[in-house]
Amino acid sequence: MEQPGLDLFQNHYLKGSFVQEIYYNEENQYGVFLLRVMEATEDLDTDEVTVVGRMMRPHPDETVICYGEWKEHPRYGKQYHAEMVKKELPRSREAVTKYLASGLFPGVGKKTAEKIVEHLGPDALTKAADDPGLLAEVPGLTDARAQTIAESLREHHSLEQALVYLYQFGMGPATALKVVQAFKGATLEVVKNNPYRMIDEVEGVGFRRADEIARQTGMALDAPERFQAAALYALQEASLSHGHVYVSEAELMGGIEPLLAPDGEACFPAEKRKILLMKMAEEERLIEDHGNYYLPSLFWAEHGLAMRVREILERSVEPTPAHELFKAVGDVEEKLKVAYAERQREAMTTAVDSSFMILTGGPGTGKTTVIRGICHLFAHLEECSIDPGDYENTENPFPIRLVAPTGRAAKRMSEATGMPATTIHRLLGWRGDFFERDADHPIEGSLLIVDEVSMLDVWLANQLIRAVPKGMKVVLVGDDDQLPSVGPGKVLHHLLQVKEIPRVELTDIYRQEGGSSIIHLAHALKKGEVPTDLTEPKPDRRFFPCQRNQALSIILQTYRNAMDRGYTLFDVQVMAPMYKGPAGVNGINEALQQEVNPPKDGKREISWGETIFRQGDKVLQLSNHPEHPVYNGDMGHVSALEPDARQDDPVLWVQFDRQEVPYKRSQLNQLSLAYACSVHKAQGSEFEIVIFPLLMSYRRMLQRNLIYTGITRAKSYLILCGETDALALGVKSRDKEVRNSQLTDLIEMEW
Ligand SMILES: Nc1ncnc2c1ncn2[C@@H]1O[C@H](COP(=O)(O)OP(=O)(O)OP(=O)(O)O)[C@@H](O)[C@H]1O
Repeated sequence: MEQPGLDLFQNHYLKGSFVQEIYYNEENQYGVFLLRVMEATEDLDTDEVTVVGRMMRPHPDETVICYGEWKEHPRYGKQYHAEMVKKELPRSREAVTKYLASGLFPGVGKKTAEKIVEHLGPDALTKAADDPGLLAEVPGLTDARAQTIAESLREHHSLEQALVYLYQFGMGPATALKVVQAFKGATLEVVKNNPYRMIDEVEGVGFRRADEIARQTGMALDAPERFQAAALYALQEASLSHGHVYVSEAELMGGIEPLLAPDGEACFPAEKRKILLMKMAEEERLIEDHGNYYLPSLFWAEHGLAMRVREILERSVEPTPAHELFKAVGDVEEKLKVAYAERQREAMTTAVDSSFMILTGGPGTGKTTVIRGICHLFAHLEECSIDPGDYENTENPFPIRLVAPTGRAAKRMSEATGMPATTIHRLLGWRGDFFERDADHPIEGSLLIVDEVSMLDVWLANQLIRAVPKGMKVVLVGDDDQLPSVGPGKVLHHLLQVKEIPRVELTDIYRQEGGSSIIHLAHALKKGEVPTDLTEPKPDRRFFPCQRNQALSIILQTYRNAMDRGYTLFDVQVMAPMYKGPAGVNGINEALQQEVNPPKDGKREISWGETIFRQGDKVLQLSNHPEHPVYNGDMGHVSALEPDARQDDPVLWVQFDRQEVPYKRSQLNQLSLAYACSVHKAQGSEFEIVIFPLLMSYRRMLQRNLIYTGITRAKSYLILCGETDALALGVKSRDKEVRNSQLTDLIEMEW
């Protein structure tokens, strides 16, 4: 949340000098310091206080003014929470000497610092920053050294000035610090000349904030930069919030209009807009293609993906003689002790006889069983081993690559097939900002099977398919009725529109021999129907009708019942369509944490923003961890905590399935509590028991594929609670499912 600007804090402050750093995190500029107070707006009974907050890293003896308030910490007692910290340049001889010798200025030790102060007096800092030539007059300082000192002085000075400048626009300290971090010495110049650059480079600055600053710095309403920033912002919004790969000109204008209102029309008439868009296209800041507008990265990803799919489709595969295939399938059935149904056999034979195929089907239709069959059939026909042990200590790569977008889905695949499976990111050697595997360094093996393909966005799909080597067959597996990817595109859906791609759809339900009422409910909802027996208790599902204000207590009660029956935290998952509100993910997490893992003497905890992580808490990894193989959507529990750890030491450990991962304080933003999570975060996972509130207050988010995805996460028991109308409304709603993409046409066109 944006913090209020300088003026609001003026009436309460502490002024003093920092005497000791207790903790400082360079990444988010959060620090804890001991301050010797020189001046305060109230009487204090001590002259040394602990100050916490975000600030440019102070150094010993630096004079600062902290604006904020007192808070009582359960463990550390009374602390001053600074909303904003302003630095003052030191003024006394002694303080200036210490400042110069503090290590901030390369090559300046105590002796040199003393010489500078002796020569320029206590105003040495301002004098030298204004006129670097003066430093060169200090005896013993070479010109080069004088120059370096002046430059770092000016930089420190200008960062402080830049912060104060940003505060004037009502920008909160957290965002202001990020701006300064992004542009360093050039901050003032950027903000004055083109504040719109902040949108791309500073997280938390959107078009409106940048536009407000542009108004206050006197930038013209019809400045080209304004229109161009609005166009890029509208394009990003279209892809990140609505999943479009491109927008038509009319859609683009529709996105831009509210950003420029009310003076958009007057400042940017149609002709001028056209010229500005053309200029952006020339500069490759966006791509125009047949009247459609793309972000460049999306244009190249979609075209790259289409081209490679086309190329794989065109690879010829020698068909296996029918009798041989028939016998091989029989051998596999015997080996696996499964009598495959006709359609399942067709899926297996299509997979081994095609260069590219898609296998689809709803829950319980046997997709995983068929994946296992495909692997064995492939190995049988290719006469290769699929025993991982046979590949240990050899140069030969394992012939089959099984991958899924999430760690949990990969784990399920591995358990079901008895073969290694990994996340796509791991297979592609993701290194935080790039993938090691690409067209020049392809993955190894002869068959690639990708599960949960509905979760793949255009960027990741392109990255994966471009790393497929010549000769490798590709089988994509997924359920097109599930939620589409969080990122742009609807890859599985659009691939299914390509008539040439061989595909098999499984429709018969096998799970629990078709007796599962969860699966039947899922298949009914998929068709937009709400079964008449929805609220009747079933052996594997219940619907508790309730009002919004009763939902939370039903969730707590059912969760508690499940725990009492011996289910673990990881067997039971609450899912909600929204984060906010009393029955939103955040509220449910707080209440469940209190219910199943309350504070206790001796139980350690650590707070991070609004969240408290406590020993034993169930937690969710929110992004792919760059250092450890843990991925977005992985769940674990807090196994250890060291809240007093020094900077750069881990403060919290999470035990995931196979490993314990340490987190530094600065990495805690990768975690959230996981008693409840959004349906998107649960995609690709299954749980014994799912508790899913459905309320009219979620109306905006309720969509057929969201409800369908949520309830199909339940393996053994599904508990729905809320309003039946909300479910009925949700399954009728499919508006948000349309996503602009050219993928189908691009694959089908002649290359
Ligand atoms: N031909 C078959 N004969 C008997 N049982 C089968 C057959 N095919 C699948 N099954 C059984 O049906 C159940 C569901 O199969 P599977 O897990 O492969 O489906 P799925 O489509 O992957 O489902 P989900 O997506 O819900 O995990 C499993 O218990 C499996 O053993």
